[in-house]
Amino acid sequence: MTGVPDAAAADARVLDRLFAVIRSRQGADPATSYTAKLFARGRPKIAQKLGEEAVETVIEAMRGDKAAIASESADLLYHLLVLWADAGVAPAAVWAALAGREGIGGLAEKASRPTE
Ligand SMILES: N=c1c2ncn([C@@H]3O[C@H](COP(=O)(O)OP(=O)(O)OP(=O)(O)O)[C@@H](O)[C@H]3O)c2ncn1[C@@H]1O[C@H](COP(=O)(O)O)[C@@H](O)[C@H]1O
Repeated sequence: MTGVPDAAAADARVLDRLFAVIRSRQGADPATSYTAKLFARGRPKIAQKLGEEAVETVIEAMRGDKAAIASESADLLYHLLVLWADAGVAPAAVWAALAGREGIGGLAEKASRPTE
């Protein structure tokens, strides 16, 4: 999916709006909605699509095409949100996890993990 209607006005709040639309598609007619079709096909299909979009994002990253990276990243985020909805995970839980890590360096966090 390509195109940003008003890129200057767009911000990360689009993720919450998108999640609301995705939730509204749960139980909807798969013939009229790609999202409803994904839900109908189940979590294995949703997970497969997420993996494919991740690989496509990586491929574009290696090519270095910024517009293509942005487009594939949008596909990736959309499918990630579908997975969250299917798994019953609210975006707020992810935002909280990220907020809880603010100010904690990745190396320090890794060092604080219990050793296996
Ligand atoms: N953001 C997206 C979005 N990003 C990607 N896609 C779809 O994801 C699919 C990915 O393309 P692929 O070729 O990989 O998949 P495919 O071949 O169609 O599927 P498979 O055969 O692999 O199962 C395309 O059909 C895209 O249109 C999206 N579909 C929907 N949305 C959003 O979800 C909203 C609701 O969509 P519907 O549920 O379709 O009404 C839309 O208004 C958008 O805001």
